[in-house]
Amino acid sequence: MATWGYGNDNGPATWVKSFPVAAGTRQSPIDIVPTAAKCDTKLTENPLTVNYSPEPAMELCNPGLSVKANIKSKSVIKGGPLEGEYKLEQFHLHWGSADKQGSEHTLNGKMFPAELHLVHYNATKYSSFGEAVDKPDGLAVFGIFLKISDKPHQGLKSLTDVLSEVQYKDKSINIKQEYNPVCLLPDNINKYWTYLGSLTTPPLCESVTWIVFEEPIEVSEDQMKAFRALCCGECGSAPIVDNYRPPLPLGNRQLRASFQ
Ligand SMILES: CCCCCCc1ccc(S(N)(=O)=O)cc1
Ligand SMILES: [Zn+2]
Repeated sequence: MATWGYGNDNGPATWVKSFPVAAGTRQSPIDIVPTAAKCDTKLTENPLTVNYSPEPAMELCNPGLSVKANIKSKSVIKGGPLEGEYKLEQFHLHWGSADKQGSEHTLNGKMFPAELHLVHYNATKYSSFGEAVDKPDGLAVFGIFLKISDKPHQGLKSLTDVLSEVQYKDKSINIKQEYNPVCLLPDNINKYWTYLGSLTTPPLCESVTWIVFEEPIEVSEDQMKAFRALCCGECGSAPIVDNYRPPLPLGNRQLRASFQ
């Protein structure tokens, strides 16, 4: 059984063979067209709130197709489009082989160099991520665009400075200094788009309330190079790049905006 990936023989166009939901009606990512979004005052009346805690020894790992940080502390979000409290499980990124591509969601057809995903599960209704992952109200994922600037992103620097230690598949380390993931959020989290979608990788479960922030975070070209130096396998294997799924049709879904 060939494992899924992003190559010609196992990439997004082939996933439907093993994961038929890939052809479903609430798949992600999508192209975000702000003029097509409906401004919903219910989102502003009930502001999105983030209560993240410092993670003492955050585990950073290379599962082979991205880089992922696993969260143990009680970091939760609520409000906005969400009912109940959602607990942060992990965060990871998707990026390109060049700055012209890499993000999964696009903005008026434009790709960003990378996109950060903070993955939460509905801790009010479900007892674990594994139980929540395939439920229609199981997950909430923050999508944050990355754009290039001449200054490195300080919050990401604690990670990009040590990526060489998880260069190969199945490597993992613990970040010594305590790390609060709140440092990864853009300054303004009151401006976002939200819609009902899915995981963007197999098993592609249609269980995600997506919250994509309008404000990107800024990273340096050197930090992008650090992501692109990660390897899919052991020493000598291909670099992890272009690990993004292209957008799927919005179909009958409503894209809502928290702002005018
Ligand atoms: C039964 C185990 C399922 C693990 C699913 C792991 C996963 C989490 C988030 C995303 S993403 N890119 O939509 O944020 C994709 C996959
Ligand atoms: Zn993702």
